[in-house]
Amino acid sequence: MLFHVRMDVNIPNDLPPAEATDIIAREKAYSQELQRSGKWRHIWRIAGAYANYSIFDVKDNAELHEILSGLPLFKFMHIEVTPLLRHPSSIRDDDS
Ligand SMILES: O=C(O)CC1=CCC(=O)O1
Repeated sequence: MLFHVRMDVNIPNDLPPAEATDIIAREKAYSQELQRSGKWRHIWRIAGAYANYSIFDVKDNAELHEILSGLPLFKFMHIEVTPLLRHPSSIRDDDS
């Protein structure tokens, strides 16, 4: 199943800088491992915001929830999820 996900990050100003640096590094490693696995298909920065649009390709809602709630930045994020399905007018022969 494909999902469009918007993640807005809001790291509190009073978080110690070393802790913020560590969480951001772990977030990058976590994200890149999932990208290599094919489950995190796209990640795009939203211009002008500490936010991204991502596309996930996962088995079901439960797997998406497990992935998102495992994000090191999860507690500092607002996340919006939109389930996607193939459009009947799409000319692609796959869901790429
Ligand atoms: O910087 C972001 O948009 C938050 C984020 C999600 C995965 C990642 O590497 O950074």
